[in-house]
Amino acid sequence: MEGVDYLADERKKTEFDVEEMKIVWAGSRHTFEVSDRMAKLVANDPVFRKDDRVMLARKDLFKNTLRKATYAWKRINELRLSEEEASKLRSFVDEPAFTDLHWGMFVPAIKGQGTDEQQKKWLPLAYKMQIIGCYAQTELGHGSNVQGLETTATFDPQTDEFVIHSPTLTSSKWWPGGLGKVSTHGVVYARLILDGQEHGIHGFIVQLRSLEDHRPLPGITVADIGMKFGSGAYNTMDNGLLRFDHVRIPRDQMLMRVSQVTRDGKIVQSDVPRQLVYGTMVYVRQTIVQDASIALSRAVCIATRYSAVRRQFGSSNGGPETQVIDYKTQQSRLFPLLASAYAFRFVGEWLKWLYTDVTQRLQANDFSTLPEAHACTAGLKSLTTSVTADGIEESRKLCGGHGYLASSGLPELFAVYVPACTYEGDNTVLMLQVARFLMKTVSQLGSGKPPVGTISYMGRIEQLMQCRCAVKKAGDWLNPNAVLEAFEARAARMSVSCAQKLSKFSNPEEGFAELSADLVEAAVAHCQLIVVSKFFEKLQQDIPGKGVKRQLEVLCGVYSLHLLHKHQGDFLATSYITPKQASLANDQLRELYSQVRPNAIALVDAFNYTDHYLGSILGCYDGNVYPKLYEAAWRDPLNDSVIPDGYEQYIRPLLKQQLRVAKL
Ligand SMILES: CCCCCCCCCCCCCCCCCC(=O)SCCNC(=O)CCNC(=O)[C@H](O)C(C)(C)COP(=O)(O)OP(=O)(O)OC[C@H]1O[C@@H](n2cnc3c(N)ncnc32)[C@H](O)[C@@H]1OP(=O)(O)O
Ligand SMILES: Cc1cc2nc3c(=O)[nH]c(=O)nc-3n(C[C@H](O)[C@H](O)[C@H](O)COP(=O)(O)OP(=O)(O)OC[C@H]3O[C@@H](n4cnc5c(N)ncnc54)[C@H](O)[C@@H]3O)c2cc1C
Repeated sequence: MEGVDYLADERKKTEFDVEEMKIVWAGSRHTFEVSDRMAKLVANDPVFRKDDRVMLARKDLFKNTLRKATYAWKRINELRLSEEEASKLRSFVDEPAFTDLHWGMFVPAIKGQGTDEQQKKWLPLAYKMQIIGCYAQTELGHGSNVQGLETTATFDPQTDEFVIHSPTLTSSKWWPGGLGKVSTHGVVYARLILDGQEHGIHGFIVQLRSLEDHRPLPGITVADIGMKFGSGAYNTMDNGLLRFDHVRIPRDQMLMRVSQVTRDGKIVQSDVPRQLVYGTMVYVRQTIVQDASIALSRAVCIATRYSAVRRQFGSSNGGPETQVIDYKTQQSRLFPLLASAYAFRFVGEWLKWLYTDVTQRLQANDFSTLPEAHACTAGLKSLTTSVTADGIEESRKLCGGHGYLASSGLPELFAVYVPACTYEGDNTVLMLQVARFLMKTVSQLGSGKPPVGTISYMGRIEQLMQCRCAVKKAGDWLNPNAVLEAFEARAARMSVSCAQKLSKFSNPEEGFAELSADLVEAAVAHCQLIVVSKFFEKLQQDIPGKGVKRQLEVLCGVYSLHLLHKHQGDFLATSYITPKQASLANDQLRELYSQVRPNAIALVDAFNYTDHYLGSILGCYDGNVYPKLYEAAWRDPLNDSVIPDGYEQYIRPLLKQQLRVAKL
């Protein structure tokens, strides 16, 4: 029935102020208001319809994305939206497009690596979208190994130009989003060659297509790399290939904040560390952590609402069957994901602060926090995207058979999201970067330079190597200090154990390669500690609203204790807890699930997602799932006719033939 809220009974059980939780989730009242306004603007505009996306063939899909992106830009200008509003609007359009790379990587690369003069020249054009840019780093032969890129940029002192060239097939740029069909320009990463000498990888602004007729400029070969995983999904994006045949660009199109090439072809290093060439990746990785909480919360919102609607078994005396959300197994799979969505939200908020802080320091020539910022962004990107990708798939399973329908929204969400485990750095490669940072930290302990920031716990290494867990009853696991010490001791002991094993190798690089699987586990333990500790820090803030803080405490408990349960092998093997204490943690976790249960629907309502953004019949706000599923089935093009196309050609002859066989 129209207008009936099938989840109303669930919403009546809520024990906290949902409106205040919406503010906590959004980060501030201001952010909430902007998000709410932009989400509704998109949801109420038929141009942004997306329920037909999975049915479209590639060319139609791509044209549809161009239409939406151009229309979004028109609305942004007509409504004179601020940068914040425009970015929210684009995210609620919810369709990967060339604009993601233009605003998300091309512009930040120029801002981070361009000189003031270069920024003055290129940014106004990019801001007005008079040029459209991509980030062309990865090649057919190399993605993770950036130093292995083969594209060359050779300086020609005669003409004061760089010659950009693709010397081999494997040096073809491969993957850049927006490159395939749209971008007019790219920040292209290439090996700098001056007077026959190599000087490492640098970024260059290269025009790719004519601004008059969009044709590739002379010497440039460019195309789309083809269909990707899933229907709809990331196929709205024109990931591209690109080859250069001795393409000439002026010298001042090398991004020169980190190093400059002079008129006579000499390289001059500025005070800025070389690693800043990788700066755009640090920026994007922190935005990916923020996006992880969004993608995971969408999946969890769908699975939670549907789990409250869906009933299976357990009817007594003809009464209703059990809501599947009441099964403890369903809760033990769903509620940790719900808690993870909140945990990632808060760690993302903190990481944004860390990034802003490091950027300000860099501007003041203080580079001291760059290694930690790199380790945190790399590690948290890796951790949160892995959990989110797995969490979306788990949410699909939590919805049973209907989760497999495209109209559940989950298959497409998974297909769009899963490359996040690969792009912006393969998750294992990034965890190995964290491991390097940890091993360096351990090797410097006792050198008189106390570790700071997220690694400061290593400063208490002696205590952390010896302490034992003091938990005696399940409720003791609610004490933040008990939980924090457990995660610190586990992370510290795993790092020290790796460092001790490493020290036995005469060649440290050989040792690092041999022990890399253990090193990744130590890095994961360190990153989980960061997430847990940032959740506790959040709880120390003043959080208004009836029952809001209490709910967050419960979620923080679920987040940390489910990790403790899942990784109890680590905690036991490092001898910090006993099997009895592990079992008590699990008892407490079950108790916490019971506390989440009455609030589960309200906790996902607090995400404030419109039905348009969720794009899921199973997750719709009113829970009226079955009639909507039934109606959606009839909208499938296959149901346009009762007798399918192909009946005369294939089915009828088949049936006739079977008839003859039967007669024999
Ligand atoms: C249902 C619909 C839903 C709709 C949703 C709609 C929205 C969806 C849209 C999503 C859009 C997302 C777009 C995605 C774009 C992806 C773009 C890319 O992938 S772009 C391509 C991304 N590509 C990648 O990510 C490539 C990954 N590979 C790499 O980053 C590097 O090659 C490496 C780090 C692995 C090795 O580096 P290498 O130099 O070979 O070797 P070393 O290890 O020896 O390191 C040397 C020193 O440098 C230090 N350091 C390193 N990095 C950094 C840093 N960033 N900073 C600072 N420092 C850093 C390091 O610590 C060390 O220091 P020290 O010890 O000497 O003190
Ligand atoms: C959807 C999508 C969009 C993208 N957009 C862009 C873009 O806009 N611009 C751009 O430049 N690039 C883009 N990329 C490319 C992306 O950044 C790379 O694919 C990514 O960095 C991984 O590199 P790779 O493909 O070389 O993986 P590989 O390094 O070849 O990884 C293959 C396997 O080897 C393992 N491995 C590699 N090195 C090591 C090691 N040292 N130790 C242990 N294991 C290792 C990995 O863990 C992985 O299992 C995009 C990719 C995708 C999928």
